[in-house]
Amino acid sequence: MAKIDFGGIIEEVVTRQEFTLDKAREVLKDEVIAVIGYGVQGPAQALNLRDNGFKVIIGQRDGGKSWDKAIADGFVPGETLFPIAEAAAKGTMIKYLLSDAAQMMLWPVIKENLNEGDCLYFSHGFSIVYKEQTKIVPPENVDVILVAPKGSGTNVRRNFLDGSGINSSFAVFQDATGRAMDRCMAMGIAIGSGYLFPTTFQNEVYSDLTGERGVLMGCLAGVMEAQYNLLRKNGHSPSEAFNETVEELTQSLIRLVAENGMDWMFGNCSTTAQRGALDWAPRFRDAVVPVFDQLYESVTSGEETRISLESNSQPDYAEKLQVELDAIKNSEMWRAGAAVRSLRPENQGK
Ligand SMILES: NC(=O)C1=CN([C@@H]2O[C@H](COP(=O)(O)OP(=O)(O)OC[C@H]3O[C@@H](n4cnc5c(N)ncnc54)[C@H](O)[C@@H]3O)[C@@H](O)[C@H]2O)C=CC1
Ligand SMILES: CC(=O)[C@](C)(O)C(=O)O
Ligand SMILES: [Mg+2]
Ligand SMILES: [Mg+2]
Repeated sequence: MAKIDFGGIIEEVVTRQEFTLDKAREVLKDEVIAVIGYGVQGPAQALNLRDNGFKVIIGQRDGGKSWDKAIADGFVPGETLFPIAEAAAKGTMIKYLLSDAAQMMLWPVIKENLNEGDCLYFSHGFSIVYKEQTKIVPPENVDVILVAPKGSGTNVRRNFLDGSGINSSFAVFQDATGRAMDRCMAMGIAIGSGYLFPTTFQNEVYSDLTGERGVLMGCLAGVMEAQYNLLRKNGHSPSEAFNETVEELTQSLIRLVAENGMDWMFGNCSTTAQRGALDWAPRFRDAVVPVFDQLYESVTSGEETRISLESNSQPDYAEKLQVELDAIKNSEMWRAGAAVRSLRPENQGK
């Protein structure tokens, strides 16, 4: 593994140069890879694996949108697309990519179709770490591994196709065969990860549940809404409020952060902006520290898991989530956003 200095701390990571795709193909050459679940991560990982020459079958409850999506992507019922139990029985590497709530609900089906020496694969530490709630305790005769892409499945696929890839964390929870780590690193490269950084199931799920409720999704949406509402309350137009809150960030400034860090983005803004941002950043940081402390406690205590399992186990969970997403979409802020996006030169005339 490559030793990398991350801000003064040396960590070991796996790169494509040292764990090549050919090495991954050698490690996985006798595996039948069964992707269970064809929602967001399932398609991305399955298509990337297939494009990389691996034998992939899909397990999905038949008749729904995801089943049809798998057929549209070229998986053939009875040949490479099966009901969940059949795919799990055929597979030697079972990629458990149902929703986290569904993993809990379908675990008896998966467990009864695991064979000695199989490998049970997760892309989130959720099911294993919160076993008191999920009741997911794998048999001792199988490997249990994690490869968690740090990005949406949509970008796992898009970035694979453009050659960039998404970084993934990886971990081994149980090594029954003595080959779990090799299987884990090989699968991480095989699904198209940019590079792999080591973690544990617990650290992955604690950080991931925090990140998606925090800066990556929940906190981001909340601070954007707060600033938009402030500007509108003080007489700024919807277009001015949205451009100053979202469009300039996504089309300019966050891209500079991605390119070369926060100081680079600051340094490419006015000195007026730099002074102000440097003065206010600590105030915003200190204001949210108590909220982040509450969030992390709610994650580690299992309360976030309880809330998620309770809501996402309901038969109508998808419809209820869609109602809340539609409320965002239909808000003035995001209707203004749709208009702003439509005015982008690349969207003119569409
Ligand atoms: N969405 C993402 O981009 C990421 C997801 N992950 C992890 O990957 C795994 C899969 O996540 P997603 O693809 O987002 O899952 P998802 O929420 O899209 O669901 C995947 C599949 O589960 C099926 N499903 C849902 N409820 C079911 C039920 N009661 N019975 C049978 N099938 C059911 C859905 O039809 C869907 O095809 C999870 O562990 C998640 O935490 C990790 C990183 C990013
Ligand atoms: C895309 C991702 O990494 C998330 C936000 O953790 C998720 O979808 O669970
Ligand atoms: Mg994540
Ligand atoms: Mg997540």
